Amino acid sequence: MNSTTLSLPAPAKLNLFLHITGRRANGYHELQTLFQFLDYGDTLHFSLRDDGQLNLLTELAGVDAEDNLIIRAARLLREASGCQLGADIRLDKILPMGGGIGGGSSDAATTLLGLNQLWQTGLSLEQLAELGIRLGADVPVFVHGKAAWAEGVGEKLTPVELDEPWFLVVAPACHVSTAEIFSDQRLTRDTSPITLSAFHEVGGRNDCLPVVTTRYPEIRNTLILLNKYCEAKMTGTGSCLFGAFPNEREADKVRARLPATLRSFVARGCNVSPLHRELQKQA
Ligand SMILES: C[C@@](CO)(OP(=O)(O)O)[C@H](O)COP(=O)(O)OP(=O)(O)OC[C@H]1O[C@@H](n2ccc(N)nc2=O)[C@H](O)[C@@H]1O
Ligand SMILES: Nc1ncnc2c1ncn2[C@@H]1O[C@H](COP(=O)(O)OP(=O)(O)O)[C@@H](O)[C@H]1O
Repeated sequence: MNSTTLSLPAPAKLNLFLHITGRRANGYHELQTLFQFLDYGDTLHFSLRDDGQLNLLTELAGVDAEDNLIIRAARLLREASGCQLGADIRLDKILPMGGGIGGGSSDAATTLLGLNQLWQTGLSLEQLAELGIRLGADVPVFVHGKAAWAEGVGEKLTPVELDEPWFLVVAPACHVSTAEIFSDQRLTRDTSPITLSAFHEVGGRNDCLPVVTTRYPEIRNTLILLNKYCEAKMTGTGSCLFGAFPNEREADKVRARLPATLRSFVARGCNVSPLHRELQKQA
């Protein structure tokens, strides 16, 4: 690989639990959550242009190129750094959209880190995370690349070392809008804050689950199905559900029992993002 092209992963994340502890005056919610990455995700291919043009060469159904978080992240980095360079960007999209596994946010973070390298703009991870939060509450954790205990709206991050089990992730065929769930009157918004050690002792839940399963019967039915084989949880505001397994074989065995029409995959949980592992390999 030469210095004018770069291919990088944009991994998925899971919220191992998600508590809503309050609501800010601007409508955003105070959360407590644990983020872990999956060794599974999209891939972005960057190619340097010296004429300043920014082109996303891959179309994403239902998303205009200018609204795509990849182009928005690239423009933000260019403004913040004063860089005059451009890029052609291709996206191999495999992550379900609106699934609570952070595909859009991860694509944005990979763009920030990838172009920061390709354009040699020299911003620190801290500076890139500050840009990232303007694109979405989930972007900073992907920029920093470490499994984390998160508070605030998801931006106050404390790195944590977690077990790295294998996960079976199931994606019911519905797209859940984060904004729609957070604006539902019935959402629990007053869970008492807990500590990380309390989570390790008694676990946590996903406060969005009751609202999501009421609004989406398909997610409720898939949860009932998955619960027959493992302790099924939901990530973020859904739609994806997951269960943890000690090894790949056990996860694959359950996957094989699910209806073939149900989209699913098996992936390893990672405390270091595959994006950061790849960048380190190339350094
Ligand atoms: C809930 C979480 C948990 O990881 O994940 P997802 O299910 O979306 O993946 C995130 O906090 C989502 O992050 P992200 O998907 O980046 O959300 P954003 O684009 O910032 O916000 C979308 C909308 O959700 C609401 N929102 C989001 C985050 C938050 N802490 N409080 C909110 O009320 C706001 O109405 C906002 O307009
Ligand atoms: N590169 C991108 N990949 C996925 N979604 C994107 C992207 N850019 C913009 N979006 C928009 O962001 C929404 C949320 O996407 P995604 O991150 O996949 O879901 P979630 O926040 O539930 O994890 C999509 O429905 C889409 O409208």
